Amino acid sequence: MQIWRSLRAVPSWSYPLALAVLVLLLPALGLDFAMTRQVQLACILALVVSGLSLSLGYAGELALGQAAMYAAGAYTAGLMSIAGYTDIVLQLVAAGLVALAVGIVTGIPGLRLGSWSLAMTSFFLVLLVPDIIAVFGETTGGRNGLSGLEPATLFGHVLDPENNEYYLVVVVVTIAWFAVMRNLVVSRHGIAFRTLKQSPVLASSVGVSVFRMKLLGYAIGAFPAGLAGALFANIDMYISPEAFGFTFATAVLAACILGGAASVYGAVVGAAIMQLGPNQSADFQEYALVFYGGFLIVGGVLLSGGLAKLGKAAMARLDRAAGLTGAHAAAPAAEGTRPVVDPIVGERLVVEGIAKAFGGNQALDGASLTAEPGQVTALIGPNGSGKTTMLNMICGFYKPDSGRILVGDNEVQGQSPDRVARVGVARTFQTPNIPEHVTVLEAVASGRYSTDRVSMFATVLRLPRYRRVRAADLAEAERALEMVGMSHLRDETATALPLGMRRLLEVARSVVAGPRVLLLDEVASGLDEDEVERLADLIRDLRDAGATVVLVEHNFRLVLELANRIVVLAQGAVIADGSPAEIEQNPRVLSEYLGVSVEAGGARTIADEEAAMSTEVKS
Ligand SMILES: Nc1ncnc2c1ncn2[C@@H]1O[C@H](COP(=O)(O)OP(=O)(O)OP(=O)(O)O)[C@@H](O)[C@H]1O
Repeated sequence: MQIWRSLRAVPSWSYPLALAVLVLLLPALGLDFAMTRQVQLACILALVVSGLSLSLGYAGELALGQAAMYAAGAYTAGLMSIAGYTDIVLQLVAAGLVALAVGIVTGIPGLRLGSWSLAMTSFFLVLLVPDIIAVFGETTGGRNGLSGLEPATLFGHVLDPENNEYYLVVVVVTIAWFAVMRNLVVSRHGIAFRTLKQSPVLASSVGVSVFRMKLLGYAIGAFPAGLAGALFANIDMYISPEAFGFTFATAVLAACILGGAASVYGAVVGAAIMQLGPNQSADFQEYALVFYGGFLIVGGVLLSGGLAKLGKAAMARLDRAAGLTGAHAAAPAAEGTRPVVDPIVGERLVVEGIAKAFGGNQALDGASLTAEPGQVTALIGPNGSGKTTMLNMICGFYKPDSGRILVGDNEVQGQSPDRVARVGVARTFQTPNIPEHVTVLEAVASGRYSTDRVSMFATVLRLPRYRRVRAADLAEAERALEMVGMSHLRDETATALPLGMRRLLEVARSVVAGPRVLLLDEVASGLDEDEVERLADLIRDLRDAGATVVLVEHNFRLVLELANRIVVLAQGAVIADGSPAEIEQNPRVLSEYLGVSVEAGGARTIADEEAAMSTEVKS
């Protein structure tokens, strides 16, 4: 275990760096020509697989079009070479951009149609590639292939395959792309991709545009396929249309599943195994499609998550055995050390007579409420009275049949959830909604997606703006975790936390954006007494900082403790709206909310009733 601890103490980036240096040095270490060619083909396959990983593993969209982008890149480079533009940098840029354009053009209709459409359109795109090449036969060489390419050059210098200069180009481009991809997937955009994959609802609630992000995942994934095509075209200086057919598309999918779709390193491992293993044998080529098909059926079931998942599970076991993971319990913050919540410019939330029916079920029937900045407005009511529907309507998940919703001066009814989030509305979910495979700190930081925007370009190149925003994201997430007493869990896997902790995590996630309107949906359920107290302190701090807080809650004591105003819903309509003291004694609320008749209850209040009920339960 000491060895494992020492290995874990080494910065994690040093391992891929060591591997990259080793691959660069392979020819110098005596690797023969045939094997260097295989390593180049493995790099090229890894580039294509990485594109599928981005789209399938991260953005959650099965899109098989990478083979078509690969062909687009190869023919772009090939035709440039024949036209005398042999510079490899020029070819790579052009091939990448052409592939990106193909990705965007084919992705838009596929994604607009929704559901499985992108999988289907990209699948047909791959089937069409040989025909498209044949139709433009005069330019592309048709089924005979494109020959007559000139050797690639770099700034005027001819890259000599004999002394492995072209090998170095292939490996350096692959390393550079994987560095870019890693930068992307560990950034807020990468977390947004994973969030999207798991739950488009959650992604849009933190300000991610689902359509735009899925398109980006698919289109960015096209770029490395284009690079791979350009690199491939210059290896043999001949392009055969057979290289881009359905068998290749299936090999890409198989390598992606084998390595693990949601892993940068999985793409490298899957491609390396596929290229350096079965692909080398001529016999295998004959039965390749049967093998890939069989693997996808069996491997897809037995190896979900791929080798990357097995590797991560083994590492987690070793970490636990070496005592490198912590316990899942909230640590009490030392008295008086709770971080101060920065001032928030809250917005007035006005809901005016909204109605919503699901089929024949009238979930909301002309309900209204007003929540003021710097106040907690509680929304209470029996199960099924329409509280969550009201929150979903404010957030843009449901379109009201009638009525208006105003956040400050912005009318938001009918707007998409990501737009509403960008207006400053943050929420928690009744069932905590947290993306898989992210740490607690990353999950909390993801709440800042629509704050301090930073482009993907700045992200992958780690430009100063990215660094500033990243530092702010982490600092705010750390502070929010401290507020909910979870700092010590920052590096744990978020989904592995118990229910109460996941609820607090959601509160922390919605706090980091400095929300103008904060919607909390039954956040106290599943929390122990200390956690409820901590939560109550935090809600008070947020209220005092200026936020508009809407609290949907069944814990009536907590409601009385925190609320400035209480709105009571029953069967989709507001039956009472007033101060806690007024609501507590309202006979209609007593009878509708707790089913207590005033005569029977006498002068009792709701809090008395709840106390009586909890005594009955305990006894
Ligand atoms: N997507 C939906 N499709 C159909 N019916 C729905 C949908 N969402 C809510 N409803 C119905 O609308 C009514 C109000 O549900 P809602 O979840 O808003 O109540 P609630 O007050 O939040 O209840 P709870 O306290 O149990 O969470 C219920 O009858 C519910 O079955």
